[in-house]
Amino acid sequence: MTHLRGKTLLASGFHMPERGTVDELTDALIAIGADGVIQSVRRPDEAGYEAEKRARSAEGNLVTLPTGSFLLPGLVDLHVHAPQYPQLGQALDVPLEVWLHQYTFPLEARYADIAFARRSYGLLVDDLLASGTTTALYFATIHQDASRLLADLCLERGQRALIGKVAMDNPDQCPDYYRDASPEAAIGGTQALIDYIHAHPDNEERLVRPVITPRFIPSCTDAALEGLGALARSCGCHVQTHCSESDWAHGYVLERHGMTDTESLDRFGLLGRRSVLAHANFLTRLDMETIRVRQAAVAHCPVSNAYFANAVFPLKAALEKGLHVGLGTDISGGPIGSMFDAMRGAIMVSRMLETGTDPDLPPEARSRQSNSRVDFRDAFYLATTGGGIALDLPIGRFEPGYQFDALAIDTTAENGTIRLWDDLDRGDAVLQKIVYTASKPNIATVWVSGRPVK
Ligand SMILES: O=c1[nH]c(=O)c2nc[nH]c2[nH]1
Repeated sequence: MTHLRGKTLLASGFHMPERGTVDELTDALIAIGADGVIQSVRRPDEAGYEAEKRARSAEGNLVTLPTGSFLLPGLVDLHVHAPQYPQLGQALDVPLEVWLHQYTFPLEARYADIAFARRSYGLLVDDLLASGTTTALYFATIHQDASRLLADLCLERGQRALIGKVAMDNPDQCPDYYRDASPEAAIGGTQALIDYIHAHPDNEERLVRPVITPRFIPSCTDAALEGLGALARSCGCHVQTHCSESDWAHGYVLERHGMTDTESLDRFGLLGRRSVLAHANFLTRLDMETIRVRQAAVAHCPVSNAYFANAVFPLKAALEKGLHVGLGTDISGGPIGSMFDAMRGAIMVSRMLETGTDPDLPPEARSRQSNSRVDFRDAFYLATTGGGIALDLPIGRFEPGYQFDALAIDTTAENGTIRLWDDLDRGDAVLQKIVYTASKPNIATVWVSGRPVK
């Protein structure tokens, strides 16, 4: 595994700065600064290419990706419940509100035990890095010590991470054994984690950032939501929460606040350029417009939608309206922590939205939204560039000024699952096969900010 800070990488691969157009890099020279930021990207037909290649090689600073390996931007997971890692693949057959109380809150409460947290979070971060997730937007738990530990581990292992202490103080919706004691505790604990992450001695490059994290409106009192909104305004930190996820969650907010989640979050000051709303399945037209105007983002979690949402996020409509959208695995509402599965899920559910699923209806009446399909290009865009835009961070593409977060996909790995055929697979057909068929053994190397992390 090669450190790439201060080096130039000679590589072929793919990225997608603009939605709809795959940019294929063939034998590109990517120069990476000592700070892990991309300085230049040169292609063989550009002036100075050969001279740069010779000079960097003579200095011993040229690193060449092997033939059969393809470079992709690091994958950005916009929705991960870090403490739910131990229950991946469990209890997906009950409704959200039952799942939370019977399984999820009891598990999250165990993070009061720091030894348990260390084991679980260590495995999670290693697993996600090995899966190509270079940036993760994490919900932690209500606990200060365990949330700090997650930040420490991300810094130690080199993962770019945005981490929120979960705020949940509503006694009507949160159990006694797992709840912030008061609105002040929810707000104060959030502030304490922000301070810890900002002052962390190993976080000079701001690899880890704090996030204001009201779990969702049902779990928070109005006093907590108000205080967290004020904090968001004063510190400019990212905000994450769940928005209109299921019939129950959406209906609860309509009943308690007499308005949708989006409208309510907006009036509390929780909807801004650095806000990421998970799910957002039940948005009204006006909600979509509000999210667009606020420049907030949606974390589309297609796999989890199938289990808990009673609906599917209208991705294509949101993209065409110009919303910022990225993808999330939603560990553990989604049972797999791989962004490749999130990409495949996004494509698959969009096809079902388009065709509809009821064979008793004639084909022309079966679909609620015609033209709602997305393809592998859109999915790849969302998992890379889209995630970077959602987070307002310079990640997700290979351009000067962007962080060198990347993965090398080895399409020749025998124990992997990609099979290329020279005469069939050219151009973005290779990317298509990678998106649909890559698995962990194909992920040869992962870099975050030029540092090898797998
Ligand atoms: O998918 C979900 N996972 C959660 O942990 C959660 N909490 C509130 N709403 C939620 N939805």
